[in-house]
Amino acid sequence: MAIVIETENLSRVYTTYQKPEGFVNSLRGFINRKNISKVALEPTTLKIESGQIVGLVGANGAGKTTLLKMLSGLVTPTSGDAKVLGYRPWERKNEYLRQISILLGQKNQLWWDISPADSFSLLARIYDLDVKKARARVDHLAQMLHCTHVLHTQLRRLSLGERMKMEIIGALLHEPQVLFLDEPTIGLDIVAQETIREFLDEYVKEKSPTVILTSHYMDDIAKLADKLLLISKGNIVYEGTVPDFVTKSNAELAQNEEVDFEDVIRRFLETESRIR
Ligand SMILES: Nc1ncnc2c1ncn2[C@@H]1O[C@H](COP(=O)(O)OP(=O)(O)OP(=O)(O)O)[C@@H](O)[C@H]1O
Repeated sequence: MAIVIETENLSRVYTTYQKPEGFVNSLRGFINRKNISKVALEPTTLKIESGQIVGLVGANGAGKTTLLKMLSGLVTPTSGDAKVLGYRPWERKNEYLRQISILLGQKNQLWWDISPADSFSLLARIYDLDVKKARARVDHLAQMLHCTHVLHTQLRRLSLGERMKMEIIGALLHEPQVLFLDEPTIGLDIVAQETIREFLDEYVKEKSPTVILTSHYMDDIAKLADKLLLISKGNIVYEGTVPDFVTKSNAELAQNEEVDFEDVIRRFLETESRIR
């Protein structure tokens, strides 16, 4: 299988400044600014094959979004290198951007004040898609996601779950080869989570994109991911399949104990929070 995503010691450090309390101290802070560095991603070397769904799992603040943002070209690395489909993402070449998509579950990317159908027409123009084909594609995706009835309602009037489905359609309209999905089921009820999960499963079978998916819901990862990347404080600490990870974790436990994927991850996160 071809390697689609490759990183070599890719890292990112954010520099922010500590804002002192109170108005006078804030003014002083302009002159005497204290900068703090935060390592969001330690040097990371990865290879991801074409058509794989990779589940990226870790505690809040572990570095998942930072990695996705670098791979999609939204953030420049501090050091190291990466190639996605042969392109350096942060160079933001148009040929690259046409072949990828990033969905940030915590942010709206479609236009707030118009209907999703109008947003999709604008996106079709931006991506220079055939209008008829783009419309047929929207209808097909909306049917798969059971949300045809809200296509012509202003985005701001939709529920969180309906909005997420619209964001997914927007992200897939140009048929990206590489898809970065950052928490596509966040905050949704279990039925909506399942609908999106089943949709992604079906979509990936149909189009075979390479996907990196982050989620705090282990069902998403267990049901969709071919490969698990476990990240702890900016370091990838496990790379392999979900079943191998569970088997390995069980082998380390006492003989009369047996845990499933969700239990293993819960224990991992509990340990993380104790040693933070
Ligand atoms: N723009 C920024 N400026 C400063 N620090 C940042 C910035 N973006 C992220 N960070 C810090 O980098 C670390 C990693 O953040 P990141 O958003 O990648 O984590 P995450 O694993 O996606 O977390 P979550 O599951 O909560 O979304 C965190 O400590 C965060 O506070």
